[in-house]
Amino acid sequence: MKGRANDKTSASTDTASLSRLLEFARPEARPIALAFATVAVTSGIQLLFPLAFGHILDLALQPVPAMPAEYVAFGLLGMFAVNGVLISLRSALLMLSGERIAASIRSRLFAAMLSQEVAYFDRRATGDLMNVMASDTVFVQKGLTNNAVTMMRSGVSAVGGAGLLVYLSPTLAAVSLCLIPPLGFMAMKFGRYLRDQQKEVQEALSRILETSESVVSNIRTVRQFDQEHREMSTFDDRVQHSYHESRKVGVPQAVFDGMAYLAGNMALVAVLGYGGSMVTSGAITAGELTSFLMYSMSVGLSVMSMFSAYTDAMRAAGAGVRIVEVMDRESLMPSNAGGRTLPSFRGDVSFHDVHFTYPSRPNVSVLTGLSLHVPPGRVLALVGASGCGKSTVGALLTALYAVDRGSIRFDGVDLQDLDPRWVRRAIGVVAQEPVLFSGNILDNLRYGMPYATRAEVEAVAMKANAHDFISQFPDGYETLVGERGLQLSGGQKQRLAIARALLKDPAVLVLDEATSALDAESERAVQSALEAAMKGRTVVTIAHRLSTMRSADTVALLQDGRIAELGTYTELAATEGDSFDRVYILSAALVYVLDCALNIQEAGRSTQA
Ligand SMILES: Nc1ncnc2c1ncn2[C@@H]1O[C@H](COP(=O)(O)OP(=O)(O)OP(=O)(O)O)[C@@H](O)[C@H]1O
Repeated sequence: MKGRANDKTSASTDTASLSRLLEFARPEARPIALAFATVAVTSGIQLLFPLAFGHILDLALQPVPAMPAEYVAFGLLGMFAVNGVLISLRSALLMLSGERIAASIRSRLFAAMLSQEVAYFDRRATGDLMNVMASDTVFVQKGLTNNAVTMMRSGVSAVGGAGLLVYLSPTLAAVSLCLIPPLGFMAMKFGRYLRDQQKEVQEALSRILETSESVVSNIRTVRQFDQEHREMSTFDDRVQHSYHESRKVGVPQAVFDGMAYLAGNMALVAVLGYGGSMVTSGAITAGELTSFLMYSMSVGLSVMSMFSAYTDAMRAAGAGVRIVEVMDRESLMPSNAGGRTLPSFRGDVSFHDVHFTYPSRPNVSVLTGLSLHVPPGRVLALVGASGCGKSTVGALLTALYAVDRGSIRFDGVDLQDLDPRWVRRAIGVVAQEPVLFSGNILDNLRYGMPYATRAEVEAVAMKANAHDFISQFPDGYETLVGERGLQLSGGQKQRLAIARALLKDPAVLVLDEATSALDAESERAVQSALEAAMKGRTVVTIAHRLSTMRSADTVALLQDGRIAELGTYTELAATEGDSFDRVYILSAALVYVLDCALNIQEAGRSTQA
């Protein structure tokens, strides 16, 4: 009972997905209809062939033929030529339409992925999404074009051939066709099994892509930790699993193919034996028996090809469900939700009893009643132990996640009432590990402001202490930065990230200070870039360095999901034996020690030089 209910559910899911994906085939209705139309002609001609062949044979066997057999042969040749042209036309139409359908499904998929809230990507692996984009779309593309036409072509040939068999000899037809219904039943069952199993096959493939994607993009870490072997063995395990899942499709498919082959030939042998006796008794001519055999073969092949197209269509249905799942998922935080904008935003930022838990980790509360106020133009340094939620505060400020309870307000207006696009334009972010895109420096700087002029870009680059090092590259602003900025140093990336944030001229700046120590010179360059960037803006800086805490107007200590202490650096440092001390000693002192070590190393180098 349960199995049947599941079967019904997945069948209705498939139907819903299919009708959804058919929308993408609608603009291609004409070329696909034309491809279908060619089927009528090519299948008709193909059906005439056995009749004509039998006719030629009978003419050849006659002592005085009614007409020369060559006439029939030439007629056939002409028809095959027409078929050849139509088959080429159909192939071209299906290929082009299929590619256009795949392209529009991929565009829609990508748009759907881009619109999802950030929490969605916390849960869903990149490799899995890429697999939907690359491989599932191909199944659906084939399902909506080639498979559909193959089904029709084989259907016409099978039904037409069967009709002609009955016309030639109903008794022989019964012998020839008796194995088709049980085979058809098996094919239906097998098709359903394939549809479900295909999802497992695709999931397994996604796991493979996940591993390769993560290893390739983190190859430096893999190499530095000498983990190639372990990664290789994880990869092999996943490949084995994928093979195992594919085998569950391949083995039954092979058995089915063999059985279908055997059944088809058994029918042929039966026709040959029974038909031979009919020729001997004069019930049919030798030519008619030959035609009959050819129709039997053609019907057999068409039925096989129908089964195979059907199983492919079932695979496409499985892939279609995965596509529609992503494509039709409504984002929980759509960027285009609209809302208010604040044309004269002053940069007043406040948190009111904010509670927050990451949706991907619902059992761990990160913020449990955080309240905080940063007046316009002031600098707040947020400090706290590693993992206490400092970066989370930055993520909430840029509306990457929605708070569970409480509110974040800009100039007193709840963030939830504001247009998320406006919010992201109004806030500049310099992340702890700045992310650059492959491309050149100019494109990276203009990322949030594609229409900024070259002069504007250079001005912010100067402010961020980046102009000089950029100008020293032979290609200047056109220098390629490599994938994720791999061809730049940490300090250079940070300065580019500062310049990129400044180009938006944001009223509020969120700075997630890098925990990794830079060499003294880069440190100074980044530090002075940050100081320039902070001028005249409200700044929330996630601080790890003593100097940042000292220069901030207010320091807030985040602990247990809320603000434990608040005041100037001097006030907090003066309070004896409290938690600020511990955090300050642990984090700032560590950074200080690292800085000293680097300076000593550098001094050593210059002495050697
Ligand atoms: N995307 C995420 N999904 C689930 N949990 C997360 C996510 N990002 C962070 N966390 C968890 O939330 C908590 C707070 O993380 P957060 O990055 O805000 O800490 P932090 O104070 O900035 O740490 P650090 O100083 O080390 O950068 C941590 O326990 C972390 O594991």
